[in-house]
Formats: sequence, structure tokens, C-alpha cells
Amino acid sequence: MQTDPDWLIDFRGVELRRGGNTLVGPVDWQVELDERWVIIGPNGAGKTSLVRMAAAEEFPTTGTAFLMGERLGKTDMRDLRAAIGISSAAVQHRIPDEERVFDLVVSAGYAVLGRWREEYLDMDFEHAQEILRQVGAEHLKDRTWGTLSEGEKKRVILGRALMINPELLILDEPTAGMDLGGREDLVGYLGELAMDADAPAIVMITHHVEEIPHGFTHAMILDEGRVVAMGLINTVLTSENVSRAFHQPIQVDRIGERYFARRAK
Ligand SMILES: Nc1ncnc2c1ncn2[C@@H]1O[C@H](COP(=O)(O)OP(=O)(O)OP(=O)(O)O)[C@@H](O)[C@H]1O
Repeated sequence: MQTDPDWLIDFRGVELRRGGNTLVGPVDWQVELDERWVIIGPNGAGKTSLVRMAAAEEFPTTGTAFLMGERLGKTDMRDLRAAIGISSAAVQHRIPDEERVFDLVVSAGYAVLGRWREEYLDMDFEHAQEILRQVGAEHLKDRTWGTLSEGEKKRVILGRALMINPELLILDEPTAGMDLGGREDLVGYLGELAMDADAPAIVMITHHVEEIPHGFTHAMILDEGRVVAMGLINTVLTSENVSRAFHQPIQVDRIGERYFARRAK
């Protein structure tokens, strides 16, 4: 079976099952390099399960999955993971509290936690410095991970994900726990990234349509493991589709480049 070289993600009939339950699927999904996807859906809809397969962290139980042209199960997962930047609660939980922020970011390219386990180049230090500046975390570089607030952690983990110059960037609730100002800063930054032609393909899970940065091109809505709608964002993020997924009348409005949702009267 072949995949299209333009597709970073190519899922065909992909399902993830555990203990007799289908967590997500079957899903057919293709993501191209210049696409920026948002995935929304109620708690337990299967969003994280889906992106864990896209992050080469899980194998599908059934179906065929290609990531960056390589078929999952037929290639070394470590090679794939080296090209995928991930910001998620699971990644956060693996970081020891005593890890220094700058070391955490600089070591990302070597897929290790801990600054002194590899040789680093001046270029790596400069790159890490620049990325921390971009995500608004330069002032945190000498702090240890365990001392950071939730929002500060989110910035740093995004920096670590970007440090490897990924082909695919996976963001599982990247703004969770952030205050309003911090969230708007990060949404603005992600919007700039989304508009950058050299940026990686992006797949972002969020609970709040208000957090979708401008420049995002596609959306998928999941409910109970199934795709309710997927495709171009403006055709998918409609009141009708969101109401169907959340089982209540929701009005979705687009104001400028941003989306807003509330329960319809
Ligand atoms: N290892 C597992 N074994 C059994 N069930 C699981 C396992 N992992 C997840 N689930 C279940 O699969 C469903 C989908 O979980 P998933 O984390 O993918 O949902 P989600 O859409 O990301 O949810 P949330 O918005 O709450 O983060 C949930 O009902 C969850 O309880």
C-alpha cells in the first residue's frame, strides 16, 4: 500500500481499541504540510487517542496509518518521533521537577531530558534562546520545571516541541491552565506560526473554539470516537455540527478571524 508524499498524516480506517472498547475510529484522515488542524469534541470523544497515534505514541488496532510517508508498524518509531514536536499533559508529566528550563529546551533535539548527556553546539544554545523568546519564556530559562506555573509550563513545553524543527507539531490543549492574557499571547503566537509558510503542519486539540488561532485551515469534530465533521474550518465549525457533537444547541459565531461559542437560547 502506498501513501501520497504530500501527506504527513494518512490514516485509513484507523481505530484504537482498548479492553473491548473503541476509543476512536474508524477514521480516514489526511493532513498536508501546509494544513493547520484543530480537533474539538466533548470529554472522552477520542481526541487524545487520535493524536497519540498521529504522534507515533500508539499503534492503531486496525486500519493503516502512515506518518511522513512511513507506515506505522513497519518503521522505527524513534525515527518518526524525532520529526514530531508534541505539547501534551503526558509529555509534561514525564519531566522531573529539578530539570532546568533552558536544558529542557536545548536537549529536545537529542530526545533526552537533561542537559549534560550529549554534546551541544553553540547553534543549539542560540536556537533554544530564540525559541524561548518566541514563546515568551526567555525570563524562565534558569528556573527549574517544578517551580513553574501551569501556564509557564505550557510555554516551555511548546518551546521544547519547536526546538527539534518538527515536520509535524501536535498540541494537546496547549493553552489549558493559562490566564486570559497568557492565552491570548499564545494564541497570537500560534496564529503567526500557522501563517508561516515554513512552519510545520499543526494539529491542535482544544476544548474552546475561542482558542483557535487565526490561520488554522481545517477542523475535525469528534463525538464518542466518531467523526461528526471534518474538512475546511469554516465549513466544519458550524452551529449545527458543534450542537450535534455536544448534544445541545450551541451557537458558533465567527468574529473577524476568531470563533466564539455559547449555548443557544
Ligand atoms: N487505556 C485505556 N483503556 C480504556 N479506556 C481508555 C483508555 N484510554 C482512554 N480511554 C477512554 O477512551 C475514551 C477517549 O479518551 P480520550 O482521552 O481519547 O478522549 P478525549 O476526547 O481526549 O477526552 P478529554 O477531552 O476528556 O481529554 C474515554 O472514554 C477514555 O476514558
